[in-house]
Amino acid sequence: MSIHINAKAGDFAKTVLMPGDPLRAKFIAEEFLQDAVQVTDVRGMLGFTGTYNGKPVSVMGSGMGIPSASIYAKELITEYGVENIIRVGSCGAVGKDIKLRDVVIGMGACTDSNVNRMRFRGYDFAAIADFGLLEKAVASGRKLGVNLQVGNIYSADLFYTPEPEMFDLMEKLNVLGVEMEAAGLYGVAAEFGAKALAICTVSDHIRRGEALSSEDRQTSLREMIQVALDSVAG
Ligand SMILES: O=P(O)(O)O[C@H]1O[C@H](CO)[C@@H](O)[C@H]1O
Ligand SMILES: O=c1cc[nH]c(=O)[nH]1
Repeated sequence: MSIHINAKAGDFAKTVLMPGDPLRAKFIAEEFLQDAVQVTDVRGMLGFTGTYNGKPVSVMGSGMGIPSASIYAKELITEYGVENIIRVGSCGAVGKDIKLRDVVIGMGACTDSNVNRMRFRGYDFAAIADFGLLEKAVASGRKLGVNLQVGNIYSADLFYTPEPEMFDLMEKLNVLGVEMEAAGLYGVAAEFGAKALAICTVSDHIRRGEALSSEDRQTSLREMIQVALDSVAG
């Protein structure tokens, strides 16, 4: 057991899919994994391990925001020997060419969080995805015919931002999606020697005021989950 996870040693697979929402973790375990068993429930942050195409895979919620996600990612890596963490999240978008339901893969993650500067003596650490995981996810998305966008994303500390003018800059600099965990996850992976990737479904378009219904959200998240699972155990 670790401080925030009450699974036993060996309960987690080497690869963990990590949505923000613990109930999305449950949905993935029930709908996509075979023989899934719940392995942790501290604070309701549910985690499960099962198989996909006969290969062991785990899924666990991260909670919202870099501080929460960093705790779980760090403990999974250092206490449970997890090697690959793939965030399967939702994000907002600002770009004209991005549509609801597009699947955005975060090759890099900008942030207003200070966590990676804390790790890097105040300098700018480039928070990037593991190239091998990225390559496999792109290949799996292409094979499935999913509308993929690959590039920079932005991990915000504040969902309700006091700086909406940042959205203009993000559009200008071609930031594809706004979410709240990827830059922290990439920093944790670098610090503790694991591999990480963030994949997000566009759930709302900030400029156009569009948002997926809960039903749409469910269906389009399926595509992203399939991309993630096929890329690690296809
Ligand atoms: O849908 P998830 O994975 O939680 O991701 C996004 O949704 C939450 C905000 O509503 C934040 O965690 C953000 O990153
Ligand atoms: O963090 C998030 C998630 C979805 N949409 C946003 O605008 N931000």
